[in-house]
Amino acid sequence: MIRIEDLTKKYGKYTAVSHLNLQIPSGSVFGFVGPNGAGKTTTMLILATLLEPTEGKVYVGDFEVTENPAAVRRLIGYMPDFFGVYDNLKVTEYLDFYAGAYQIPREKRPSLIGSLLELVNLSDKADSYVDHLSRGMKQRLGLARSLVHDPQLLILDEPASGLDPRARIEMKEILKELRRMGKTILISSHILPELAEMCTDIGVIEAGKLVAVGSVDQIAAKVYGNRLLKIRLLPSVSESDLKRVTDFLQPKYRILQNRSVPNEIQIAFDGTEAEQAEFLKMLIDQRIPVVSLSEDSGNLEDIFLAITKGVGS
Ligand SMILES: Nc1ncnc2c1ncn2[C@@H]1O[C@H](COP(=O)(O)OP(=O)(O)OP(=O)(O)O)[C@@H](O)[C@H]1O
Repeated sequence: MIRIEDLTKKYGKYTAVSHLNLQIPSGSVFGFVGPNGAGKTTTMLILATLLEPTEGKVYVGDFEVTENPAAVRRLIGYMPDFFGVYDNLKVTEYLDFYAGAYQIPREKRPSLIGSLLELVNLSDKADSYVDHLSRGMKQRLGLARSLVHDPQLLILDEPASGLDPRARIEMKEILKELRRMGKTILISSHILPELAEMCTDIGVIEAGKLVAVGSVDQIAAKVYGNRLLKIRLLPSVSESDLKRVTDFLQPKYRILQNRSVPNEIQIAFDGTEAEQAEFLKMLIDQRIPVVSLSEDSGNLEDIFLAITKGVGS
C-alpha cells in the first residue's frame, strides 16, 4: 500500500528525513514511533501529498505522490496532529462540508454521516456545535472527517495525543474496528505501549532515520536477543547491593534499569530455560535478594529507549 524509496526531506540545510526506505503492506496497522522532531510528521505530510520530497520516490497504491497527487488523495484519509474545527458549525454540518468537498452527492450524505457518527461514537452529538466538543470528541470527529470518502489508507498523526485514558481507549477501539473493515492504517504516537497492542508492525524513527522496523516481537528479539528477563529485588535493596548486582550481571548481559523502579532490573537473555534456571541459582548463590524473576515479552517503551539510545543525540 505504501512504498517509500530513499526518501530525503530537507528544510533549507536541515535534513529532517534521511534516506528512508519503508514498505507497508495493505491491511496492516503500522505504528510510526519516534521522539519529538524525529521526522514522523514530515514523512506523513509527504505521503499525504502536502509536502514535496527533496529526493526519493513515495508511492501510495500504484501512484507516486508528486506525479499523481490527485489519485493519491482519493486513496488516503489524513488526520493531522493539529487541526481546527470551525465555530458556529454543528457536527453534521461539519461532516457535510467535507463530504461536499469530496463531491459526495447531497442525497447520500445523511446516511453516510449517520454511519460515520456511529462508527466514532458521536451519534448523540450530531446537533452539538463542534467547538463545544471535548478534545477526545474533536479527535473522533477529525477521524470521521478523514473517512468521508471511504479511503483505503488512513494516515493518523498522533491521534491519541492529549487524550485522557478513557478517550484513548475509545480511540483505540475505533481503530480496531477500522482495521476489521480492512483499512490500512499508518499511525504515529509517543504512546508506545498502546501502539504495541494495536499495531501489526512498528517502525522506529530517530533523527530522520529509520532505526528499526518489523513486528513488535521482531524488534524485541533484535534488541534483546530472545527474551527480556525482569529481576525484581527486595524494595529495601541498598545502593551497594544494587551495584553488586549490576557488577555481577554487567560483563555478560545488557542491562536496562528503570530509575523510577530502582529495585527492578531487566536484562537481555538469549539462553535456554535450563540456563535460565541456572541463572536464577547463580543470583541466589550470590546472596542477591531476588523477589521474582519473570519474562517480559517486550515493553515497547523499553525497546524504544534501547534502540534509540544515543542515536542522533
Ligand atoms: N517547515 C519547517 N521548516 C524547518 N524545519 C522544520 C519544518 N517542519 C519541521 N521541521 C524540523 O524537522 C524536524 C522533523 O520534524 P517533524 O515535525 O517531522 O518531527 P516529528 O517526528 O513529527 O515530531 P513531533 O513528534 O514533535 O511532531 C524537526 O527538527 C523540525 O523542527
